[in-house]
Amino acid sequence: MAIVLQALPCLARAPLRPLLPGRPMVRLASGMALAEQAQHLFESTVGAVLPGPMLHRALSLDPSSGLLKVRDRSFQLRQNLYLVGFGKAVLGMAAAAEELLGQHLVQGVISVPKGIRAAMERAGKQEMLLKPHSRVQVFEGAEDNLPDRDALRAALAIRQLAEGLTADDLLLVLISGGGSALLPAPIPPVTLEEKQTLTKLLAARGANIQELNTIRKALSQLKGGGLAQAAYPAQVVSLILSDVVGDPVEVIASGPTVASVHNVQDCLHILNHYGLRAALPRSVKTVLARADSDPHGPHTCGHVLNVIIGSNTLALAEAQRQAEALGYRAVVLSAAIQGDVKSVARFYGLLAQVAGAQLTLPGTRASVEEDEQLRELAAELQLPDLQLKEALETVAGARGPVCLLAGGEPTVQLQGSGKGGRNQELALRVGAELGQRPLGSVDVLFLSGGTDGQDGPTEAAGAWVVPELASQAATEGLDVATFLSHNDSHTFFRCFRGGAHLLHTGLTGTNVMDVHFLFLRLR
Ligand SMILES: Nc1ncnc2c1ncn2[C@@H]1O[C@H](COP(=O)(O)OP(=O)(O)OP(=O)(O)O)[C@@H](O)[C@H]1O
Ligand SMILES: O=C(O)[C@H](O)CO
Repeated sequence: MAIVLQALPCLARAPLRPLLPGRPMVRLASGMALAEQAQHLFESTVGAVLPGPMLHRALSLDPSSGLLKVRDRSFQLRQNLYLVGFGKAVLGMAAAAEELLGQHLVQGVISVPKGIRAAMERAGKQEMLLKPHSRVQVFEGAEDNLPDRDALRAALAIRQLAEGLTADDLLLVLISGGGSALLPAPIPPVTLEEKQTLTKLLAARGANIQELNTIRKALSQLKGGGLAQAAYPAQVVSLILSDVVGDPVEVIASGPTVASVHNVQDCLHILNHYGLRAALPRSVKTVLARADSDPHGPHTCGHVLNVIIGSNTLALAEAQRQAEALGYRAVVLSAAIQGDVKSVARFYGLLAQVAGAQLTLPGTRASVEEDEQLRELAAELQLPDLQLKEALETVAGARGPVCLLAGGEPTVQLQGSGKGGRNQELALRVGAELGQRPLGSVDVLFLSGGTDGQDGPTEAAGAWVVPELASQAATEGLDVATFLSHNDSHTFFRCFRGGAHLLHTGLTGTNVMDVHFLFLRLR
């Protein structure tokens, strides 16, 4: 009830505004320029990881010989090239691929998010669109990142194309995050609805993407190497834009061109862990039991070349370069932020406090206690590539504004029926953390944004916060803790200051996980 009452005052507000240069400024307690810069950095970071340039870095064609080079491998083209693709970034990848391949491309089918072509047109991103007489057929589906009938139709068209290939053919597979939902082909008798319910339940209970996709693979005709097997004996080259920490090709979009190494026991273990084994539909039990006794074993993928063409690491490297151009000392902390969103938020709160103390008085510690808590939490979160020591040393020597950059994908265990996403929930939690910590005379701003432009089932990409957030919200009658208890971060940010803290880019046409920016500046 509290949520309903709190949401009322903002119902009459205007719809969210896109981030446009020159829009009216929002008055903030702690420096508008910082907020403007943070949003600018987010947008330009996303702009640096658009699919076309990343594809061009991996692929080249010698027009005279018809030799296609993929990194250090070459393939002879002679009217034998086909293309399929699925994922949030695949429209732009396909447009770039068709432009490069020209007449060599015989036919293609791609499965991309609902509304992406209209969004790219509206944004004037012509380079992300296929040309009018394209040989690539486009299916749009998987609204809100959930597999649906449209995506199923696309998956069947992709399977049909793959199955028609011969040993003389080459299949180029374009893969990016969101591909799992865009390529659903459940093994009968499992239905689309049953698969959708199971994946939704697993995600809501906090299953990570590795666990989720292990289950998806076991129930799918095309995931876990199934697509590569359908295309056999054609050669297969997969160009993959990674949206998973560590870039594991078998996990991204559930590895349709990578042999699955999981067995039924792994699936049962995951289903048990999330309390879902007892309630499994009969069809799922049937498919798992069948897989257990499958004499053919996992798909073999010796005819496949899988190549990662872009990732979160690339986005962070760009963000670092651009933050430095804006006058910040910038350090990349990690491209592998994972773990429960509450712990990740606490990590950033502690980091702001410890780094803020370093910035104010280099060489001092916030307090031995906070310092230790930060290190303990970092160890608990098990972030393999964390550069904490280096980051704090940089802050201590900075003598000016600092920007700490990270990327990854924390997980949210849904408890409420509110509307939100990973990034907005993280930002709101970090805002609450910052408000409770002594930060001295340091301006702090934290931003969390999904590079795909859509955070969970919301129309925002993420949000930014300052330490004053909770107290400012209270003056508008908004209680941060109540919104958080219902996972209602999006409703909060829509209400708070008329949505001014939301990142609102629209679908970006790329997808390399989330980015987190922590800005610190002496007042
Ligand atoms: N109300 C909510 N509050 C916070 N997080 C939510 C909420 N509803 C959904 N989520 C989270 O949003 C995530 C799904 O978001 P999204 O569709 O952006 O996924 P994604 O990981 O970006 O997709 P993909 O990896 O397939 O590209 C899930 O992790 C889910 O827990
Ligand atoms: O599609 C998926 O499975 C996720 O985005 C991870 O790649």
